[in-house]
Amino acid sequence: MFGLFGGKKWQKRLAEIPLVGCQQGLPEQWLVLDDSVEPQRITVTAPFAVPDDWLAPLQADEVLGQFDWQLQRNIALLPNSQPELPLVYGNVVLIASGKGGVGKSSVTAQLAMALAQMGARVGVLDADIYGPSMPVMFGAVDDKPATDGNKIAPVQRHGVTVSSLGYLTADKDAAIWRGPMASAALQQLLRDTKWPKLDYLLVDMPPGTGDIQLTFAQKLPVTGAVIVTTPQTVALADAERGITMFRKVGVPIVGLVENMSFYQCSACGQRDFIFGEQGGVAVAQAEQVPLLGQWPLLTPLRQQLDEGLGPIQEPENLATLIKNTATRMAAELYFSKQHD
Ligand SMILES: Nc1ncnc2c1ncn2[C@@H]1O[C@H](COP(=O)(O)OP(=O)(O)OP(=O)(O)O)[C@@H](O)[C@H]1O
Repeated sequence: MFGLFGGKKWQKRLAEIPLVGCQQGLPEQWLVLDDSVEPQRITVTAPFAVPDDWLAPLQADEVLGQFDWQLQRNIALLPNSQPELPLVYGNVVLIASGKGGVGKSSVTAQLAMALAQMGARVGVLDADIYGPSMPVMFGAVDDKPATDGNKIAPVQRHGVTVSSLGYLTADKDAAIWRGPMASAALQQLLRDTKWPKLDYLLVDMPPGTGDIQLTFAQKLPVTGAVIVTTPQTVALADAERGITMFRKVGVPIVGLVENMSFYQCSACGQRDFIFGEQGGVAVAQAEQVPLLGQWPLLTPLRQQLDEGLGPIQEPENLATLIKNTATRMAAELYFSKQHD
């Protein structure tokens, strides 16, 4: 087929250059060769969200770079935990943490915006009853969702459709809700929001591993869950509890994000492991879940979110890290369903 370089040599080279999210190399069935043009063109159709420059390592390669690489996306709608329901919410990913304050909402908001930048249709359901922070993080505190018949028309910001308990209730009311009430309210918010057609719906879960989280994980149509943790021991124990809880109810763990992995001094560049070193990595290894990314503790990230300024652009290496984490998450979600 790939006469120019001899099929075997071409395939071997391709397997040697893994792309973000595709550790085993690109599956051959995603590739279509057009040798009626010069240079020969290979169109890659990715079944999950990938950035525009995803194929850059292939384009830069001495051998593979002689092809004209083209990228297409056709995001797959994957089966979820409620097979009898239509897949109307896209791929539903719960973003959860065992412990509060580890940056779960920050990770949700940045991943959602990164996926949207890759051309995916993305929604966020802010289910954090203890402190719904999406209106702030998306810079939409004063927006009020309109109602359309019995449905809530959600807010659109930074390319993402956002529905938040924060718009519907005063913080202090929601925080005193107990298990069944909270869970019923969250399910209603999901159902009563007039979502557009989505590829991904990220759910910012309330922190913890109690009844509310358990019921929600069981009642929602869930495709997978991402666990966010910081590297310190107390957070890790809670992260493990979260993983165990999801596994018990049959929700696949897509991966783990270690947040606040280290602080890097902007003056001298030295890294300080404030919350301990590599704790999330150890949990990911012990639990055999993919490590999707290690995010540093950085002032620009906090500022960007506190002021609702949108996807992070600077520093560039942080923007790349977030983009890679989002791609890995989308890829792991896709590949996990290939083994079901
Ligand atoms: N990597 C980071 N660098 C700098 N600041 C961060 C980082 N991650 C989170 N923050 C900041 O830490 C604070 C808490 O983060 P966030 O609200 O995302 O945590 P959470 O786990 O969702 O909290 P909760 O348990 O209350 O829901 C926020 O002000 C956020 O901007």
